[in-house]
Amino acid sequence: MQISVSVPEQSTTPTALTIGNFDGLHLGHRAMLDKLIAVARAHHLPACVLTFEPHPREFFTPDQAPARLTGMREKLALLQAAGVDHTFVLRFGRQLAAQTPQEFIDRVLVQGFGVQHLIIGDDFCFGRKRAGNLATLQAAGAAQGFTVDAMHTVEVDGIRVSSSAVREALFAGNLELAARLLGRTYNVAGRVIHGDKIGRKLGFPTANIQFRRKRIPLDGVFAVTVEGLQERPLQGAASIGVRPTLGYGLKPVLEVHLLDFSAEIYRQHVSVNFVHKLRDQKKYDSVDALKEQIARDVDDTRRYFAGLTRIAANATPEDKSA
Ligand SMILES: Cc1cc2nc3c(=O)[nH]c(=O)nc-3n(C[C@H](O)[C@H](O)[C@H](O)COP(=O)(O)O)c2cc1C
Ligand SMILES: Nc1ncnc2c1ncn2[C@@H]1O[C@H](COP(=O)(O)OP(=O)(O)O)[C@@H](O)[C@H]1O
Repeated sequence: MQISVSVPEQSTTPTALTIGNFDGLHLGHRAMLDKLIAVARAHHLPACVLTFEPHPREFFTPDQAPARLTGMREKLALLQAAGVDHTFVLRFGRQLAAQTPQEFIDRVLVQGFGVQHLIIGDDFCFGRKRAGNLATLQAAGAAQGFTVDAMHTVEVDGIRVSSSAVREALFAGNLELAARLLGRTYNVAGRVIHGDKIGRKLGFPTANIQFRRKRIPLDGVFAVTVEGLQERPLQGAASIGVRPTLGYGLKPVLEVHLLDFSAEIYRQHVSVNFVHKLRDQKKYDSVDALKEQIARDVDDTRRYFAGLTRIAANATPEDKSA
């Protein structure tokens, strides 16, 4: 997949295009990308995605913008895996925010992208004061010679799939629902860095994972799987939060104790999949009390994964192939 940080002044090739923030790349986004790619292939056009950085909400109201589900790197990797040919990451600032809907259509969509087929969500708004919408684009498409397809709402268990629905599920500790909305287990990737070396003294060494995002949309203690170290994912008990007992400042830290594992893994790049929430973070009166609790968390993690294995073993062959 090609990545560009600006849109050409004058396009040289016509395109099939979709526009959005794609935070989390959930099932709704994926359905939209499938549609984009089908249209692009059918017309022998490159499948292009236009996305913005920072997220417009981070530009307009930085204090109120929600924590992102996926960082930029993860988002680009997921777009590539979905089969997108070219992603344009456009800087969102005053200049872009000031364009009227018609200016955005003329300069960006028609001149810049040579758009032939446009696919957007049915609630998409754009341009100064968010004045442009699906109807604006459909009228422009009819007059200026491009088709506009609106993506209908995708639902799971009667819930409209959206980045905010995923955020709410994570916040509520319902990792299973978040996974159904995302179409994959929620994960955070990063490098293993040095911590304070207290973990090994407690009897539970914990790999500290550095993530690039300022904020992360979940907090607590989780049963996780970790990819990137061995061929098969490893199981672990993870803690994410500000570690109130040992008290190390305000930035949340992600730490994983890997079950039945002993090796030095500093600097390795890993991906942590949050499978199930065990509990919230707590402040303990003593280091011994924390140590006992971590031992219980490790037991709970084992029990949780053993339960999953039992369910899988009892599943009918049809369930297994699903
Ligand atoms: C499964 C698990 C649960 C944890 N739960 C808490 C908690 O509830 N409260 C807390 O203050 N720290 C908790 N911690 C983090 C420890 O305070 C401590 O930071 C860590 O184990 C050692 O840190 P180090 O890797 O920097 O040496 C937890 C750690 C693990 C592995
Ligand atoms: N079972 C394990 N789970 C996590 N890390 C482990 C494990 N066994 C060994 N390690 C190693 O120990 C380190 C964590 O030990 P710890 O004392 O908590 O140090 P730090 O404070 O630097 O994280 C990990 O980064 C990893 O290199």
